[in-house]
Amino acid sequence: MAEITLNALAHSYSENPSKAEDYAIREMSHVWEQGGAFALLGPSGCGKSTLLNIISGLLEPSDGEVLFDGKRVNELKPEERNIAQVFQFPVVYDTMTVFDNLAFPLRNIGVPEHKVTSKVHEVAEILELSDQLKRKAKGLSADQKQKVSMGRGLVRDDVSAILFDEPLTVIDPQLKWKLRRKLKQIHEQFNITMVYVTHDQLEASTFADKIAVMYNGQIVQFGTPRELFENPAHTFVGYFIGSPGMNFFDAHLTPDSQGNPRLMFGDLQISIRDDVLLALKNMDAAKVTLGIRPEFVHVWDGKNDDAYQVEVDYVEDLGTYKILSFLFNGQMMKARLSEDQKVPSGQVFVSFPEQWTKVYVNEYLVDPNGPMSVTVDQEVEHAN
Ligand SMILES: Nc1ncnc2c1ncn2[C@@H]1O[C@H](COP(=O)(O)OP(=O)(O)OP(=O)(O)O)[C@@H](O)[C@H]1O
Repeated sequence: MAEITLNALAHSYSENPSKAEDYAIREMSHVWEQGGAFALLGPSGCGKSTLLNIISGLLEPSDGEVLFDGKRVNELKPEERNIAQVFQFPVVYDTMTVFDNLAFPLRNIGVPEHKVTSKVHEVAEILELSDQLKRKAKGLSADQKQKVSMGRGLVRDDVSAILFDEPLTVIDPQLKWKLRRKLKQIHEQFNITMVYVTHDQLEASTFADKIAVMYNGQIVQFGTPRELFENPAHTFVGYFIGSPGMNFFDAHLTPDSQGNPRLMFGDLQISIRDDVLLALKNMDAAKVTLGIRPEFVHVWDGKNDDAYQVEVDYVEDLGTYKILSFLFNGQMMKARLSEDQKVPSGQVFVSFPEQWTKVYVNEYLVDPNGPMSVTVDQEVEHAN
């Protein structure tokens, strides 16, 4: 088991990088704590595989260091790093039996045969491969082959970490859910540092305790699924996490008649927390982006003096909940309605609770309390 530290790490595939866009990984410093279950989440091309390959040693970074338990490993080959890696597509030896495939990493390092046998049976049991052990890998389905591939990553309990690069891509949707649960269970059982790369937010949040969201070669937030949902540190996190993602609209600061700052969206004043308003004033930011999740937009049943009157565009029924799309000062926004909530039509009243109205400057969250998320319970206490 190991703690993995990335120290001022950067990577460019071009020989003479000159600008930020030339880097697949822009300079980052980051720690994956020992024994954690982490996900590296981001869209295609954001640099996830590049980062994983740098950690495993398949790729040498242009700048910076990778440390395992505080020791620099840049110069170590993949096999010297004691890392297991499971790729998107199965890596199995077709001519070997499932048993021999699973036994391979153990026999390779000279584990006594009786231990090989018990470990292979243990892992096969977890992955429900016990009745396939005598079969040649060649005849297996893609699902089963990937399970063998995962099993080969899991047999060695002496590894520093297991890296998974979109391992469930080839797996049947029904099995995916089951295998994700299994991986979680295996993590709890063996307590090995696991890093799981995916572009699927559901996969990331069911597997990981903490998720690193990657965007344009940078980790823009590292937090629990709840922190990413409640307090997105970057507009990309607000947009990428959640279904649908966060509503955004541009606002600007202007002084009122007494010279106090007000935040305006067109000619409408938007109420935000005093400490955020103060931080914003001190930043002297000309352009401000406001974000609120559809789940936190308050839709009132009737007229309300504190709410804005908006126009309903359409309501989408998604079974257990509905998504209301409405026009707010000319901008399309969404609100999530619970199953039992009245479905509005025509005009409706909405408000944006201060604690859930997030303020971004240059795409990053203005957070006077630092990087910690403010949880629902704390907010309720705070409001009382
Ligand atoms: N061998 C390479 N040579 C040049 N550029 C590369 C190479 N591999 C990746 N890139 C570029 O580096 C950037 C990051 O790619 P990377 O594969 O790490 O992203 P990713 O998030 O893993 O994407 P995906 O989910 O599609 O695999 C992309 O712009 C990609 O085109």
